[in-house]
This record gives sequence, structure tokens and C-alpha cells, in this order.
Amino acid sequence: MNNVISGGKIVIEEKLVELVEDVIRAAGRVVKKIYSHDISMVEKVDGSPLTQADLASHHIIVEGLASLGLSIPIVSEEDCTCSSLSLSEGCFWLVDPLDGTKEFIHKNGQFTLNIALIVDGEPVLGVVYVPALSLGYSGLVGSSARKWRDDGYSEEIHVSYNHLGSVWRAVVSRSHAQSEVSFLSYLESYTAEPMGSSLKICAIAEGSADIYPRLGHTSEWDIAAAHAVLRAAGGFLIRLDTREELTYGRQDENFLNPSFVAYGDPAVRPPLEHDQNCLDL
Ligand SMILES: Nc1ncnc2c1ncn2[C@@H]1O[C@H](COP(=O)(O)O)[C@@H](OP(=O)(O)O)[C@H]1O
Ligand SMILES: [Mg+2]
Repeated sequence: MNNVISGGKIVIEEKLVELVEDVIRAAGRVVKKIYSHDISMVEKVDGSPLTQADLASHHIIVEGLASLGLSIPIVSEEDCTCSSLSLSEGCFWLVDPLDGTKEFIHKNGQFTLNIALIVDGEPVLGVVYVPALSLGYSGLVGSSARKWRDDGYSEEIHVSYNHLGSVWRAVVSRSHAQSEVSFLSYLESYTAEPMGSSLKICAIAEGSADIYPRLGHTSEWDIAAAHAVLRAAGGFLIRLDTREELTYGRQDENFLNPSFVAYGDPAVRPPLEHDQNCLDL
């Protein structure tokens, strides 16, 4: 592991992204196997679904990240007990082992595995894997973002800048999108495509969508990895209350996110002048 640790400090470079891709693919293989059989589920305390795939993926990712030997704390949707640590400074892994569990259960393919590296509150590295498509997205902020497949295909991705004067291509949650549609009515003309999981943010990163507003509940692990991919691809994900880029490690708030909007082109900002009004809709 000498190539990612130098002078006792973690070196965040492409080699580390490749190692995280190996970890996520290993978990994805198991998730895919479960997906192809009957899926049994239980309800968590908050009423959200949990399947054997969420737990299997969690264990493989936690073991895989630990085996890198970097001694970085891991916060996962399925185990956020290290939240007694102070996470606002330093590094931690932020993992959603299966985002879009409802999509997984409904077998529509729109679920993802997500691993982000957070440094001083910012998502700096992210890998999102889409088992149903054998497809992944990786981003290293300050370097580049890539879309890749298990067969070795890989291409650099970038947000789209060409929407001006044309219809805004919005993506919204499949399950929770009522207020988001009200928010979008501030745009002159838009289409709204329902999509599960962190795929929505990846769609903006690769330029196939322009904007994703989320006014309802999400947790930090739902979006951190795709947020890193989006930043690496030139995009933004800002809180609607402060209009600042969203940061991570807010364990005092149980890792719950405020309302936010993700977008690719900085020119999307003008409609956000109305954001506070939108929240009251
Ligand atoms: N009431 C709620 N509180 C917290 N998070 C919620 C929620 N309703 C939905 N979510 C989050 O939204 C994610 C799904 O997003 P989407 O609707 O965009 O596909 C879920 O991820 P999981 O499937 O990992 O639980 C869950 O974390
Ligand atoms: Mg999730």
C-alpha cells in the first residue's frame, strides 16, 4: 500500500481510485447475484426497506476498505456508529452499500453502490457502481471523472454546458418528487425524468441531465460519492439554505441532508434566486 501512503499521509490519486473500484466491484458481484434471485426484505426502524444485499454489500465494502490499510474511519448507512468521532476534520469513508433499495426490490435496475472519501468535510473521491448495467462512475476532484464498464471500457465525462436556450433536463426521485416539480416550475421550460438512487447525480456528471433538485429527505451517504464524481466532472451540489456547496460529517444532524440542488452548468444559478420561496411551496 506504499503507493497510496507517503510519509504517513494518504496520497489521494488515481491509484487509490482504482483500489476503491476493485472494492466496489467485489461488492457489486454479490449484489448482482442476490438481485437475480428472490429478494427478501425487512423494514428498518425508520420504515425504510433493508435486504440481504444491503448487508452483504456493507460487509464486503467495509472489509475491502479496511484491507487497504489506511486506517481511515468508515461511516456506512448500515453502521454509522463511529459517529462519536469528530468527522468535520480529517478523512473518512462514507458508504451507501445499496442506494435505491426500493428500486432494487422493484427490479428496475436503478440502484447503486457508493463509496466516497471525505476530507475536511469535502467529497474528494467518489465511486458509484451500477450492478444491473455493470457500469461505474469514478471521480477524483481536481483531476477527472470517468464512466467505465466491467469489460474495460472507460471514458472521461464532463457536465453539459449546452442547455442555454433549450429545455432543462431535470431528474427527480422516483419515490419523492412532489415539491421538486414545484421547484422546477421556476425554469421556463423543463422535462422531469424520474430516476432512482445516486444515478441522478451521475446523469448530470455525464451531461445527460442538467439539474436535480431534492427538497425532501436524504442522508449524506446517499449522495457523497456521486457528489465527488459531479465535482470532478465540473458540476456543483449546493444547499438551498446557504447556497454553499454541501459538506459532510454532520453527525449532530444524524447525517441528514438539507434541501439541495445539483447542477452542471453554473448558468443554472439565476433561477435559484427564488430558492427560499420554493421551499415554502
Ligand atoms: N424519509 C426519509 N428519510 C431519510 N432518507 C430518506 C427518506 N426517504 C428517502 N430517503 C433516502 O432516499 C434514498 C432514495 O433516494 P431516491 O428516492 O432518490 O431513489 C434512500 O436511500 P436507500 O435506498 O439507500 O435507503 C433513502 O436514504
Ligand atoms: Mg441510500
